[in-house]
Order: sequence, then C-alpha cells, then structure tokens
Amino acid sequence: MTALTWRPARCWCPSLLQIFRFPVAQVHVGRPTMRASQQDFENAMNQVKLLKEDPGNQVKLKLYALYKQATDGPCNVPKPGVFDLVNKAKWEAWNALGSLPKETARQNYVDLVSSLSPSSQASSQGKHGADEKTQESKNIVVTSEDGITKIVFNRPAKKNAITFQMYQDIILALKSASTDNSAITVFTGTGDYYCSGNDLTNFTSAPNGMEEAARKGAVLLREFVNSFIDFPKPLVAVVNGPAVGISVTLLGLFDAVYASDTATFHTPFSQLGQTSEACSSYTFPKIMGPAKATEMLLFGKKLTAREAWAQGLVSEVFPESTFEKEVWTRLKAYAKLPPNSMRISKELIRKNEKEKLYAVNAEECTILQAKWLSEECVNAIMNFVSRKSKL
Ligand SMILES: CCCCC/C=C/CC(=O)SCCNC(=O)CCNC(=O)[C@H](O)C(C)(C)COP(=O)(O)OP(=O)(O)OC[C@H]1O[C@@H](n2cnc3c(N)ncnc32)[C@H](O)[C@@H]1OP(=O)(O)O
Repeated sequence: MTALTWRPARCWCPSLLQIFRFPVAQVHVGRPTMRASQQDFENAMNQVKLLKEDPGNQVKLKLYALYKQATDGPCNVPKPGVFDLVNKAKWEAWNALGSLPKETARQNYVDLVSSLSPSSQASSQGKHGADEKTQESKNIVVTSEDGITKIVFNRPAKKNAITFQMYQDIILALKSASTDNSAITVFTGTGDYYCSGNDLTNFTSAPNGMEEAARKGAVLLREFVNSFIDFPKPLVAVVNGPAVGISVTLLGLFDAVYASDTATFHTPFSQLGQTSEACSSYTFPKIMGPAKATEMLLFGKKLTAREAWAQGLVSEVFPESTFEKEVWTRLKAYAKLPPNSMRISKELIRKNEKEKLYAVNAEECTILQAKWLSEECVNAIMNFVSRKSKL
C-alpha cells in the first residue's frame, strides 16, 4: 500500500511527467565542467519546462532520478508494485544512483539538460499546442494520387511502431479513403521497416491505472480492426521491410500483399505474453492451414517473404532493387480498372465472412484486454522498455 501511495516530487512540465508516453532514447550525460550552483539547478529545471520535443523516456527517467537525488538524496521509499509500471521505472532509475552525492547529482542534472539538443528547445513564444498536433498526425501520412490513396506508417526512428494516436489516425484515414475518389488504398512504411507493430510503450503510461488503459485499448483495437473488416475498396499492403505483430496479422484482412524480399513476418505474441489479434486466429489458419498458423501465432516463428508467399499470406515477392518501381507501376495500372466492379467483387468475397470476422475481433479484444494485465505481458513489456530483450 505504501508503494502505491508514493508520489514522486513535482517537477518539469506536466506532460513530461508521463514519462512513458514515448519510447526510450539514448542518454548522453555531459561531463561535468564545474560545480553547479543552486541557481544553475533551478535554471536547468526551468529549461526543461521549455523543451519543445519529447526527449525520450530514458532521458526523462534520468532527469527524474537526478532531480530526486539532488533534492532528497539517495532513494528512501519502498519499491512500487509490479503493475505500477511508471512509478516502478522511476523508482528503479532513482535507486540506481545509489549514494551519489547531492551536489554531483545536481551537476549531472544541469549537464544533462544542457546536452539536450538546441533544436529541442522551445522558443518561449512558440505555438506549442498546434505544433504537437501536427507532429502526431505526421506519423501517419495520407496522400492521394493516380487513383491510389496511400496511407504511410511514417515513424521510421521507431521502426514505425503504432502509437494510440496512430491507431486513431488510421481509423480516420480509412473512413476518408472509403469515400474519396481513389480506386484502391495502399499501406506502406517509411524507412527500413514496414512496421514494428504495437508501440510497446502504449500501455506503460496509464494515468488512470492499467485496468482502465486495457479497457480503452480493447475498445480502440476493436474499432481499428473493424475499420479494416469494413473497408469497401481493394486494400493493398506494400510491405517494404520487416513487419511485426499487428502489422502482420492485419494482412489477413487485406486483398493483396506485395512484399520486398527484405520483408519478414513475425508475430511474437507468446513471447510478449499476449495473444493474436486482427482476426488472425481465424484468417491465418484459413489462409495457411492450422499447422503453419500455429507456428506463427503460438510459437512466434518469423517467416521470410518467400515463406510467407509459399503460405499464401503474400501475393507476390519482388527483389528489393526493383520493388518500388514494379509494385507502383502495377498498382497504378490496377487503379485504372473500373472502381465499381472492383468494389462489388470485394463485397462478394467479404460479405459471407463479415459477421464471423466481427465476432472473432470482439473475442480477441476481450481476451487481449485480460492478457495486457497479466504478469507475463507486463514483464515482457518492461523487459523491452528496459532493453533486456529484443525480438
Ligand atoms: C490499441 C492497442 C492495440 C494493441 C494491439 C496489439 C498488437 C500486438 C503487437 O503488435 S505485438 C508486436 C510488438 N512489437 C514488438 O515486439 C517489436 C519490438 N521491437 C523490437 O524488438 C526491435 O525494436 C526491432 C526488432 C523491431 C528492431 O530492432 P533494431 O535493433 O533494428 O532497432 P531498435 O530496437 O534500436 O529500434 C529503434 C527504435 O525503435 C523503437 N521501437 C521499435 N519497435 C518498437 C515497438 N514496437 N514499440 C516501441 N518502440 C519500438 C526502439 O525502442 C528504438 O527506440 P530508441 O531509439 O528510442 O531506443
């Protein structure tokens, strides 16, 4: 109980207190050059409030730990419980500083703040709110040209991992694409990855508790997947590189999947203490047979593009060197086909499955809601966040 009631000190701007809203970044603590005064320390605290860009969780954890060490001394509060992810990570960061003297912590805090890139400093007259909104929507880029609406995972620094905001942006993008002038809609990714799946830090910031976050996550996931089930036009994935998690399972709801030979397909749900989603518990056994689906969904076997093609998940594989050119030339030609015919044909294929898909989606979301609260899942996510594990 003591652990749950422990409150960290007030510091920085409120948004930075949600330390896990963004994934971990590398910390670089500058070498102390001289002793920081109390005034330097206070100036640094004010500077943190003006940071325009999120410096990443690891930096925020480090800042938090140094602040606590500089003001309260060595960690002297009980370790928060296993489900109190954010406070537990803060406690661990503070505790890791051991008996570092207050003055050194103060100096390190000042050095760390001054090492943060000048480009991330806000001008005090900046239009902060508007910028943030633009920033969020840039992670999903939607363009329409040559009869094709293109929806791009555009967060290459994080391997295009999908944040809660991106799920919402995709729902809106699909809604808009379903009635725009384009004939087909295409998903692809920026950078070397197609998409690394759900952003594993989505559930580590839970201001109203994990149960509430899991409940909201399940509602969002259900709506997100339903928007793929319902999408009326041909939906094509141009898989430009590795695909992980939900970006793979969703492919069972696409009408065609073109892959570069650098692409891989990986659904490490058991490793993450989670279960399948996006109707893959139904579509994958149907597409590739139960034995192959088991290898992917239960055992997390990663497939190469050619293996995924052999199992029917991918329509065609292209050499990386010609992938973009060949695929887009072909898609532009397809986009000239009569759109109503394509839509009606898709409807004929999909309509007998729709009720089943809605039901499977609902059940998968209910099961996942519980799994996200399980110790297996919490531990797997914490291991990733603290960099003990990677796929
Ligand atoms: C509404 C809610 C719905 C929820 C639906 C549930 C879906 C389930 C899934 O999708 S499960 C799949 C989840 N994804 C993963 O487990 C992938 C985790 N990532 C990795 O294992 C690796 O990052 C990698 C193999 C994808 C790439 O490794 P590599 O060494 O090449 O690169 P880095 O690890 O250095 O990655 C670069 C930065 O990107 C961050 N990142 C990558 N993937 C994710 C992710 N899924 N979530 C959060 N962050 C991710 C990574 O942390 C690095 O960030 P940094 O530079 O700040 O350290």
